[in-house]
Amino acid sequence: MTGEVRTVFRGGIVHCVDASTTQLLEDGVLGLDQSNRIVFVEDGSQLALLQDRYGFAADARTIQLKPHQFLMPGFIDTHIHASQYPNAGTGLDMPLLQWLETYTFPTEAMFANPEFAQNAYEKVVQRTLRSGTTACSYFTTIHREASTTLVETCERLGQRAYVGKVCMDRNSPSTYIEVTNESIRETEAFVQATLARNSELVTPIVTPRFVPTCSSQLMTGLGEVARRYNVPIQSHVSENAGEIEWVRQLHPQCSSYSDVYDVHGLLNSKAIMAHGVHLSEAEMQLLSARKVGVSHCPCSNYGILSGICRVRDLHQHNVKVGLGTDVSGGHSPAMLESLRLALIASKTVHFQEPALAPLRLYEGLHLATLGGAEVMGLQDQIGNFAPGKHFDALIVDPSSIDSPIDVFAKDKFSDRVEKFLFNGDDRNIVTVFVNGKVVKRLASAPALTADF
Ligand SMILES: Nc1nc2[nH]cnc2c(=O)[nH]1
Ligand SMILES: [Zn+2]
Repeated sequence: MTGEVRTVFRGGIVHCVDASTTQLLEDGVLGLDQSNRIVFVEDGSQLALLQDRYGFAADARTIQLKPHQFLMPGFIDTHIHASQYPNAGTGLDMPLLQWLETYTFPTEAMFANPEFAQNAYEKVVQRTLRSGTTACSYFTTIHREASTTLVETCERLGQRAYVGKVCMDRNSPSTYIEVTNESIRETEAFVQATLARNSELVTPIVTPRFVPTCSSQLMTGLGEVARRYNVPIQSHVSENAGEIEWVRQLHPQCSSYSDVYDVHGLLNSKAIMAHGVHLSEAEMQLLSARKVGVSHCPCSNYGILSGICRVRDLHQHNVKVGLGTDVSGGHSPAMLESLRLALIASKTVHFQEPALAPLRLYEGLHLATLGGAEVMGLQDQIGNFAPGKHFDALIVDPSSIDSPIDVFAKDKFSDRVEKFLFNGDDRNIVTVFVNGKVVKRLASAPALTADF
């Protein structure tokens, strides 16, 4: 239920109504109630009618966007390793298993140091907010204390997040490994403590790293923790050929990589599985039956030589798909880069399999917003501007100071939106809202009243 309208934005509006419908309003109005829930999105010409229909508060404020500016939902990054941000843009010269040992595990081990963790987590949350990511599903490291630092950082800086303490008890370096029971106990303690904060923004997520580093006993224990506290689960699946072969050797009795998670009780409607590059027909059917969401991470799939996820095929199997940056397998913390590479990746798939049509631009936008919300199970809360949802949003200005985009007189509203999605960057994201509060703002943002 929404209440009386307290705030009205007027200007361009773009958001995905569903997987195949995008609403583009060159002169739109969006109303928020006193708790910053969305009440309506309509054409600006309807304003007087809306005032009658919804009853605006006597002190309702109208915020007029500048010419060319538009509102869109914030990006949702369904898979990012906050602890790998110090490595972002480096070390993309080897495939997954070597890359983990050479670059990733040594850096993650450094999060035993609280100051290192504090500095890295401050930077990754600031950077992702700056690039328009209003919600993230984060992996941290095996360290509970540092994981709690990320929880605090997201709350303080105002980002919506799932935060997962990483679990790994086998096939890991001696300096970066846990004892099975300790890993389960620490996860339970982290989940309890994070839930006890009653945070509006942060939720704990149970995080077995991937099958090769998690024993059967650990996976089973983590599945039980997730069920006991009704919290989500995240991991990696069928990312890379060498990894898949290793999983087959570790679990010869299982019919597939996905089946390993299934027999350990880790596949359900709250599970997010990253990559799914090499899923078989049977695995796609299993993920669909269990209502598991897949996080497509194209930057990473190219970067560490994994292959290309067949998103259209997943959709045809009714599997939910969102986008992830997978920093630092993915080089960029910006979801705009993931969106662009998702479009390119879908064209590469199409070259190989002409029956799988490339993703259209607005399907890419759907993956980066509403699709991500579905994968995180937050489709009733965020992802578009449907009435009742939280206002997690961006004001985008294609003509901002230092804009990397040139706008021409011939450009329609839809052209300006497309130019931002293909050629825009942080310089165009002039205001970022999470839960109706301003969490980032550039000089060319429209004037807002003090209580935002
Ligand atoms: N891309 C990626 N895949 C993984 N599989 C297990 N750990 C990782 C990781 O850190 N990154
Ligand atoms: Zn990952």
